[in-house]
Amino acid sequence: MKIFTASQIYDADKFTISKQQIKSDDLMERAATALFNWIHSRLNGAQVNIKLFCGIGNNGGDGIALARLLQEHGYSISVFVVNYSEKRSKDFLINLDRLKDRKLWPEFLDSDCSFPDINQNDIIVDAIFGIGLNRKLDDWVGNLIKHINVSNAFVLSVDIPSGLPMDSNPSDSSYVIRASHVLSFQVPKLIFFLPETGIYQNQWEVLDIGLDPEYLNSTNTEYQLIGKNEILPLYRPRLKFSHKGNYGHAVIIGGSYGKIGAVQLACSACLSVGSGLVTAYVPECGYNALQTALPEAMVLTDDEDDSITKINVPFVPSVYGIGMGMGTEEKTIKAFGTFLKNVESPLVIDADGLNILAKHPSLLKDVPKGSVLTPHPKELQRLIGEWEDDFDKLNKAKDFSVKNNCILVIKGAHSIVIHAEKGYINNTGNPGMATAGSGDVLTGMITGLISQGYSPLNAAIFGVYLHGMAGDVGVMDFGYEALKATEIINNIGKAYIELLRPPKPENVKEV
Ligand SMILES: NC(=O)C1=CN([C@@H]2O[C@H](COP(=O)(O)OP(=O)(O)OC[C@H]3O[C@@H](n4cnc5c(N)ncnc54)[C@H](OP(=O)(O)O)[C@@H]3O)[C@@H](O)[C@H]2O)[C@H](O)CC1
Ligand SMILES: [K+]
Repeated sequence: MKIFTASQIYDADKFTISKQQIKSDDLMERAATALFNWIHSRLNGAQVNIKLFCGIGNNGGDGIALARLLQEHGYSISVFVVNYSEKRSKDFLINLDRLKDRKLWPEFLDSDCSFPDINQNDIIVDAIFGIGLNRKLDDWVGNLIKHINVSNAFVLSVDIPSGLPMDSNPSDSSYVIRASHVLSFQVPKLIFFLPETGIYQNQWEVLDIGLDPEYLNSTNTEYQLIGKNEILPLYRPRLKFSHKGNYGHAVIIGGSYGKIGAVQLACSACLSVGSGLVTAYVPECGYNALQTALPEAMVLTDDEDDSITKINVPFVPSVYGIGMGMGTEEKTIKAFGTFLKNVESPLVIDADGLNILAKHPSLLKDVPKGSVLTPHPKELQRLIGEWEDDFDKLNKAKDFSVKNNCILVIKGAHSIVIHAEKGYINNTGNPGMATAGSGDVLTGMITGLISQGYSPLNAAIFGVYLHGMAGDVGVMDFGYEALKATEIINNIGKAYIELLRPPKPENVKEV
């Protein structure tokens, strides 16, 4: 699903209004009707108090139009206009008149008013600001938002949580609505997926308001949200008359004394994701452990017992995964540098491989083009430097990807695959996956996908998705806390099955 910027959304509005020959208040009516249907299908007329806080722009207009529809259906509502500016939008005013025609007079709030009481059993509709926020809030508006936030009432935000800008962090985090649920129009917003701005909402959902498909389909976006629809076309089915040689030979290099488990996890994930053959390259001390724990993998060892000192693989594999548990000893750094000078197969680089690159950036030029780097936030910072906020981080990551001709997987709650100017945002996974070895599993999976013939970019996007899905399936049996990296591996097969499961026909209930 494409993720549009605010200016693209405004363009989509204009395009839709002109192509479909509708008026802008018709579009607002669609938005309000979609909001109303969502609420009505859940409340079924329940007599709970709904308090609508509406700004004076189009987000406020949506709220005012929603108030009319709720009133027409007998809901108990109170409407407050947050009167933060004299510049009211045309469609806000049209809908305000329609409300007044029905003898419903909102209460106008300004800097001199005391705020209305909010009971924690009330439902709050937050339609104060939408995507048009462009400066710091006046303190009294910020204080109203604080007043709503401390009420513990259920807060339904219209389009986005009020007070949250679309392309930067809020200047004061206490002046942002903490939404229980966001009903966002037509497309998800980038701010839902970034660690610093995603915290303002508990859940989000997209409501279709019929923006014109021609605009939506033909417009390029920097970011895309990756779900099943985007992943299925990437899937490469296994052929009936194929053999293990068709699915590549991956080599996983890493480990040091006490950290052989990282390599075992990566190799096991690489096999489970479907690589034809997997060889581990580890220090001598890892030999027995690996041969015992993972009989399907072959093992090559370094001459040294405790760490990697030279990388000698006597064949050309389909792909290398390198770095997990490898350490950053001088001897290992030297071996890694020599390896990079000679290697031609694509690489998936993780953990200490990344730490070495960060400490010795001159090595970056030897990394084969199109390699995949999988940093967690700390490793990313070492690679690209400090960032001001998540938006700056993404821009720096894109620059790094362009400069070094590589793919970056920024790991997090919503991992983002960066390839040049584009970002692919993952939407599977859960907090149970924040556990030791989870990253080694991901590296093994991406390596195993490249081994089978997926392009490095597709392997990164597909691997991140499947890794999250395996965690989502695993969490059903283990819960968040007990989910270990091994359980993620054990559920890779079920993740594939889940991916390929045909959608359930609508209105059919499982018995
Ligand atoms: N296609 C869609 O998704 C549709 C969305 N709709 C809804 O429209 C809003 C966006 O509406 P807009 O009127 O552009 O913006 P807001 O309602 O968010 O803000 C209103 C104006 O407030 C001014 N502003 C901005 N920041 C501040 C501030 N800190 N303090 C005071 N005032 C501020 C600004 O105007 P200025 O001229 O003063 O700069 C804003 O324009 C979208 O989110 C949806 O809810 C449509 O209803 C249907 C199509
Ligand atoms: K809002």
